[in-house]
Amino acid sequence: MRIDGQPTRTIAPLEDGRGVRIIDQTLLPHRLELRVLRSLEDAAEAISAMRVRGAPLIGATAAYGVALAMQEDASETHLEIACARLLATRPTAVNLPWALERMQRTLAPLAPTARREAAWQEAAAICEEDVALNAAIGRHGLTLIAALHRKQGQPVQVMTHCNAGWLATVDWGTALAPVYMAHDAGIPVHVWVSETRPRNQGAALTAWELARHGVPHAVIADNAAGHLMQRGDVDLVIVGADRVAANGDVANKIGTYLKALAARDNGVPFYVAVPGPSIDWRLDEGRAIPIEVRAPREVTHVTGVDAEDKLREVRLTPASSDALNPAFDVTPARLVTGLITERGVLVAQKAALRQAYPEAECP
Ligand SMILES: CSC[C@H]1O[C@H](OP(=O)(O)O)[C@H](O)[C@@H]1O
Repeated sequence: MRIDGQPTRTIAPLEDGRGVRIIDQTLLPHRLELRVLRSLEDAAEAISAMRVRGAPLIGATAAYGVALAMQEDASETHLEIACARLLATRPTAVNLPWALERMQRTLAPLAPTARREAAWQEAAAICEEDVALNAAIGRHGLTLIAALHRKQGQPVQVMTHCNAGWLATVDWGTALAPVYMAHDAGIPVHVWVSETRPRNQGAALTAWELARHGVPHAVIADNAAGHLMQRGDVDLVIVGADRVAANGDVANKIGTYLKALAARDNGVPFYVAVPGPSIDWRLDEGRAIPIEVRAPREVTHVTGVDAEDKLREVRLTPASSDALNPAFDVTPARLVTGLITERGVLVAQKAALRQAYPEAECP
């Protein structure tokens, strides 16, 4: 997407071919700072610390992490060490193991002297494919928004959760790709941006993206979502996914399940935007999806800027209070109106998924 008119991606190789540039998303929306990754450890830390986040971007960063590792040591042992290190960073997004397995399939058969260049090429290919997949999701999702606009003739009110925009991918985003395409096509859209406690990816990242692209939006407390749906202020919900099981169950940021329940109770269509690499064909249903539990401090504290625009962290809770911080939940397929994929809008059922992805290797 564009930042101040400049086409920008969330991740890109440096021209010297020995590093990777990312946007440090932990500083948005208050600071736009680029960060250079020059080692396997730099890439692993960037994923763990959520400087990069979002299932497709986690996969892309891990792929470049393997390329950085091959610069250090192109032995098969180090390839295995690198993949294990990166796999251990975050457990829920299936794009991470998907990307690492693809890098290993590509590199393991090669002579060590060929691995470095091949790794950079494969990581770049993963990124280019992600951009194309998300653009296709955007086109398919655009048909839904355009149909709603034709039917009602008013701005289409889209609610989203967390950040599944271009910051969560290499470019375009998944849940927000249809929104950007509708906006660029002149279809009036308005986005209800759910703040998404505790990491606030909605308030901090989605709001920043939409503002930079000029898309009308309003940030809401997560707890306001059901109220807006009851009042008829939401035409559809579109969220992202970190892992979709073979039966259509969806693991996504914590709070997604509650929005799906409210949407079902109010007759609001609930769509999940998901590219093929985010589908886990090895899991029959969502309850087997590993749910990341992050540090309690993410719940008990929050970071923002003070009146002098200085970044500060403040504690929200009594110092003696503990906190539990599950980072994802699973929305059962029965609550999903449709999966917006690069191959079309699919019913969230195993048969429909298998028909759309006949090449998928299911156990
Ligand atoms: C397009 S994947 C976006 C997905 O990833 C986010 O999680 P996190 O920010 O913790 O990586 C969230 O679940 C989004 O829906």
